[in-house]
Amino acid sequence: MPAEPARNDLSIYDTAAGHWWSDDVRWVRTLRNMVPGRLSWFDRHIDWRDRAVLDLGCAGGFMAEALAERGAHVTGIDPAARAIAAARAHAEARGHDIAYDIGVGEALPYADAGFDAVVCVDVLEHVADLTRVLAEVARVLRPGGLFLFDTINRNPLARLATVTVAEDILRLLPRGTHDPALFIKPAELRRGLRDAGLVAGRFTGLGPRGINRRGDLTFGRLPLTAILYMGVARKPGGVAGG
Ligand SMILES: C[S@@+](CC[C@H](N)C(=O)[O-])C[C@H]1O[C@@H](n2cnc3c(N)ncnc32)[C@H](O)[C@@H]1O
Repeated sequence: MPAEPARNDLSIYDTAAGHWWSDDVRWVRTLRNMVPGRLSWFDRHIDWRDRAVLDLGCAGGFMAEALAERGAHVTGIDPAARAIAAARAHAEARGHDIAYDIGVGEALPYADAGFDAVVCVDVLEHVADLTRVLAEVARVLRPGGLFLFDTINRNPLARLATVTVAEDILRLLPRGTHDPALFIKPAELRRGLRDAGLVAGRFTGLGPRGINRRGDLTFGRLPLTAILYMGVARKPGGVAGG
């Protein structure tokens, strides 16, 4: 029997930093391939132009650059220092004016109410303290600002799909990428958002929708929230985010 891998191994993001934009690592390409499907749903909630947006857990900057291309003023933050270095280098080469910082969602180094939106994709199921992260998201959002996220549901099907199949059998992800104990049921996330002072809106599913010419999965909105799901929440007050 192979040894059980360490769960929620955050070192993989630094290890992969040099491959982030080179397209030569399939699981990194998968993260990139998820961006259009997420944005096709996020775009319904906000006009990004001239908005101050925080990409929380940005890694090498896939979402941050897509948001900058939509006209947002983007800040990205992630604890993986080498991933942040890769993000900075790529943004500079592409002429994107994106501010990148090294740090964690539990202690954001930003002033209160400084962002129109916080985007957090494929991150909440990795953080050490979800309650503190949600409190920090609420703190840095301006009244009326939006929190847009996706994460992984916690149930046997989600574990089967994301750990047993994606990590252990198909090797679409490095073994140890996820700790299923950190997965989050939608009802728990709704409670957490409410406790942080945010008003949860719609949640919807996210999942594979096809295969591209390279043989990689493409992603989009699905009605089923049992495995991956996206959602939106608003900080009360002010003018709505869109
Ligand atoms: C699966 S990657 C997603 C990266 C990026 N959002 C994307 O979709 O391309 C998860 C990211 O969460 C980051 N992360 C883990 N714990 C975090 C924390 N406490 N605060 C902020 N980011 C964290 C990791 O360093 C990693 O870059």
